[in-house]
Amino acid sequence: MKIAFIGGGNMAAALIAGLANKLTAGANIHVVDPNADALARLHKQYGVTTASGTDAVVGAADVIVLAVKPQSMREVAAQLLPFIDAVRPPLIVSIAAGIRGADLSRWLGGHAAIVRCMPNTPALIGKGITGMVAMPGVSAEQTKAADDILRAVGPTVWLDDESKIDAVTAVSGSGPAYVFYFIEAMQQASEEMGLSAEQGKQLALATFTGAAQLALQSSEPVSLLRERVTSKGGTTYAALTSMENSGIKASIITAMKAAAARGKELGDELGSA
Ligand SMILES: NC(=O)C1=CN([C@@H]2O[C@H](COP(=O)(O)OP(=O)(O)OC[C@H]3O[C@@H](n4cnc5c(N)ncnc54)[C@H](O)[C@@H]3O)[C@@H](O)[C@H]2O)C=CC1
Ligand SMILES: O=C(O)[C@@H]1CCC=N1
Repeated sequence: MKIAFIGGGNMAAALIAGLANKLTAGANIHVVDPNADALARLHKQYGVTTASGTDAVVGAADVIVLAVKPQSMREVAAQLLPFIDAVRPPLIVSIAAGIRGADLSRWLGGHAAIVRCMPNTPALIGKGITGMVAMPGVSAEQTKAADDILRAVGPTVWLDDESKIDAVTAVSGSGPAYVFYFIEAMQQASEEMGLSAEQGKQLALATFTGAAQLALQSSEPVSLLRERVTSKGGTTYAALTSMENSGIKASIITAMKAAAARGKELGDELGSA
């Protein structure tokens, strides 16, 4: 499979790390980005071919992954349009938050074979998860190709309705940042209570991965696992009571709804432009 990436930034690099020399040879991956340093890094690490602008290699790809900022999508679509082969139309995979399939299709002259995806950065170590939705013009073979690409970096979750991708963005697309934020807070508290930075990091990270693995392997609800840690009148009870009194759970729910709303807003703003 020949895959072209338009945009070789953070998320593209994470996907290429999972794909290159596994699903397809590095030499079958072509990356377009105006940033020469990003291209040199990707070429050195994975043997991908590179270009500073859209070229014939992109036009010959089976799958074109659009991995630029949502704000650049319209301009990128205009640059891409002359290179799209009308006889053998490629599958377009967009990973941009917000940008709707119908707008992308319009910007690409009515191109129908579009899959929208929302991956996340743990893809870099093969531990990503991706929400995906196919537009009506995508063939079964192309759906499988998109699934193969994203499954190279973790499980895929197919959605029946494009609007649900904003929720996926709020949960797992942006989610790694919430987890890092929580870990940062745990590390800071560890140091304020007299542990070294290294000890705080080790304890916080092992606790996060251990708790997540336990929840994954358990058939019981997460709330029950939480209750098992929480002795009445004990230390965990003191911490969770403090969190409840500060409205932390409500704040997290509000924050995630803000992320989903921003996804929809980006679609409205940039799609109508
Ligand atoms: N970073 C993340 O955790 C996730 C990001 N995404 C989506 O992935 C997309 C890219 O995000 P990041 O990788 O974080 O951004 P980034 O800023 O790291 O990468 C964007 C890249 O696009 C390049 N670029 C700009 N204009 C271009 C053009 N005309 N042609 C080719 N390349 C061009 C830039 O030089 C840059 O290297 C966004 O649409 C974002 O919504 C989706 C899921 C997770
Ligand atoms: O923050 C963003 O807009 C992108 C989409 C999900 C993660 N990063």
